[in-house]
Amino acid sequence: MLIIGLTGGTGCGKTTVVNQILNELPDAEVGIISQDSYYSDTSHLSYDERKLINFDHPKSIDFDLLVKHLKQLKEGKPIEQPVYSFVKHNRTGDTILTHPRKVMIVEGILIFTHPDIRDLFDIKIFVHADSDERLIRRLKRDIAERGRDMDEVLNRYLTTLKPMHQQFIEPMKEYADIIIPNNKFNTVAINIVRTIINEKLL
Ligand SMILES: Nc1ncnc2c1ncn2[C@@H]1O[C@H](COP(=O)(O)OP(=O)(O)O)[C@@H](O)[C@H]1O
Ligand SMILES: Nc1ccn([C@@H]2O[C@H](COP(=O)(O)O)[C@@H](O)[C@H]2O)c(=O)n1
Repeated sequence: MLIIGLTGGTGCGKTTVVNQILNELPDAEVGIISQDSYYSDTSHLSYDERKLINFDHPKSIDFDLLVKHLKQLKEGKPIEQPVYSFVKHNRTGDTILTHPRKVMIVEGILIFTHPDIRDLFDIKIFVHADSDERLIRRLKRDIAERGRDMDEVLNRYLTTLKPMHQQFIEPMKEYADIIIPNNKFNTVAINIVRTIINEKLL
């Protein structure tokens, strides 16, 4: 199994890049694990308490479960990937049965901060977009898709997102094998990654 770790700040285009890479690759051969599925279960908190969580700090992630699942997949065993709701700020209680594939892509803002997880990646990719570009994309997306308003996004950006990005995410470029510039759609980089994956699938 080839495990690719793909990180970068919020709004840099991780999900979009993964979908572009998957385009034209056989479904049965490539699987995706999203770090978002591994936000810790916070069912013991009220909605108002959950809203206050710093979701850009590594402590918000259940890394134990993510490590366990990645190891299970490597051993050829399926996992039950939790489903996360950005509207409820919590896991939904549902899971998606995820089978091991020849290539697994793991994507998320904080996945390179955990040394055990970093070690599991055969290829480490950092997607870069400038912070103003990322904030504009995040504003549009969170209002359209994640049940937020402008005040929520801007307040979260200033209080946690920006400082956590500088502290935990930007320094992870040091570990990257490939950095994809993604201020604009980057078809050349997507094709290069797809070629690497295709070689593995031969
Ligand atoms: N290169 C790009 N140029 C313009 N918009 C983009 C680009 N990549 C992604 N987007 C848009 O930005 C938003 C955030 O992208 P997404 O892939 O969800 O980022 P991430 O998963 O890193 O948070 C989405 O609405 C997406 O359509
Ligand atoms: N309940 C939550 C959980 C996370 N976030 C934000 O999501 C961002 C990470 O996801 P991307 O798809 O944007 O990479 C992260 O910056 C968290 O602030 C949230 O808003 N609510």
